[in-house]
Amino acid sequence: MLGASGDLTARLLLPGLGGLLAAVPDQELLLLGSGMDDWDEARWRKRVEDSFSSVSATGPQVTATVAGTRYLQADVTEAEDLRRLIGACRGQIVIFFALPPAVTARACQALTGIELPAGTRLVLEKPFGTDTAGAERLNQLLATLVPEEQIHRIDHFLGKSTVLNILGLRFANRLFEPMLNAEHVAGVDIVFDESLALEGRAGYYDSAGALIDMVQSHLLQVLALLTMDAPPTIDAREVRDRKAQVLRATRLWDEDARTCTRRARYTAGEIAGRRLPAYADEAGVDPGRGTETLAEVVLAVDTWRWAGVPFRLRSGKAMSATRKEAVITFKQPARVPDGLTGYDRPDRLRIGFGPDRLAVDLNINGPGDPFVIDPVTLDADFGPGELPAYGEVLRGVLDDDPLLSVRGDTAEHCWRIVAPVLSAWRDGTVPLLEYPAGSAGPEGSLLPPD
Ligand SMILES: O=P(O)(O)OC[C@H]1O[C@@H](O)[C@H](O)[C@@H](O)[C@@H]1O
Repeated sequence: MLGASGDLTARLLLPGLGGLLAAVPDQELLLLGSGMDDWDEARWRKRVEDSFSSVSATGPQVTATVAGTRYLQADVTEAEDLRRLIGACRGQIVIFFALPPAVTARACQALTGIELPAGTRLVLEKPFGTDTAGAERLNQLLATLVPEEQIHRIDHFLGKSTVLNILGLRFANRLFEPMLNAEHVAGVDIVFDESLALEGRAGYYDSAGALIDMVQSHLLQVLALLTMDAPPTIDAREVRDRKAQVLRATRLWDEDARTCTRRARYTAGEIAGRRLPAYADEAGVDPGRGTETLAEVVLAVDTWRWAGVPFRLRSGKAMSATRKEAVITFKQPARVPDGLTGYDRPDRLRIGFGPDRLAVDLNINGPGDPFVIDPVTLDADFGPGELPAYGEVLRGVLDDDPLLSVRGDTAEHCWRIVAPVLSAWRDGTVPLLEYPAGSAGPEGSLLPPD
């Protein structure tokens, strides 16, 4: 694990790994942590132990991994150090780059001089590159190291249980799949509004912003699963081919970014009794950079199935209410018979990403007057998946199955889709709006009211 002393390792990777080891007890591994910091083994072991405990991971494999883990101080951009690390591994090697994109690229460059043992897997965190050209360069470099199937570009949303459930919902029900096309769907909203704010992550977030942090990565993966054609099997190649196909056809709704994108950042405010400073005043933020904490983008998927249907993607931090869902809004019925009153909302299919939820908004003749329409919601709350999202994607890595990883061409498509937005935002064509922390975002929205 390169970048062992970093924040990402403690916050996501180790808890994900702990959850996996607890749920899959025959998963034996030697965990080697490596970083620039002069840590001793005890300090690293404590970090592993604390992270495992934070998700209540217990069991023989958890105990054995904590006991056997080692820490090696290294500069992972130096071939000599990497050779030493690889020499300390045994069995199948998985190299996890929990590093900023620029350092990852340098570490990969350093790996080119080393013969990697057959089957070595490389695991890269998001963001994969920093723009289309950077992602292409990184892909070319990685291709010189190991075959594509052994490269796991992590997007932990692909391990979320309701995201995975999109496959079952779409392809194991006669009820929905024939309806999911431009003939019947008026629009699709993919929303991830959080009440969490910066939470001390300026080092990473201030150079990413909401568009790269959430839309370019997670929300486009959700869009791909919602729009792709049915694969014949749930095999990595089949599924990833179909995701790439729709993402290749995805573009900004309008050439003018002013009409189909919005960006904003939060000012000081309060969320559930917690006072928050303005984003621009948060420690480590460069206010002149104009990083957005809320992004809205309308996209088109130019395929026969989806032509003309707007896909509205939005993510905001420090929002008053958490809203994490994909909502498919169907067109109105061809005609509601005269005399049947009260119809005022179309049918909707809602897929919640936290809490996990599946709901259908319908119109029925409810209680009372039988000729007045009443809205109802059929709600299926289901328990969390067997593993937390990160654990699920790590299981794929350790099982050598890239199904839940982002393929190289797909990573490039995702950058290409947001490229016109990034350039319009960077040159100031689209104004940076403001909203108080703890509000519902800036006035107006490209999304319809919920
Ligand atoms: O809800 P989850 O699984 O924590 O995912 C949301 C998080 O996903 C991360 O990838 C983003 O960097 C965070 O900004 C975001 O909060």
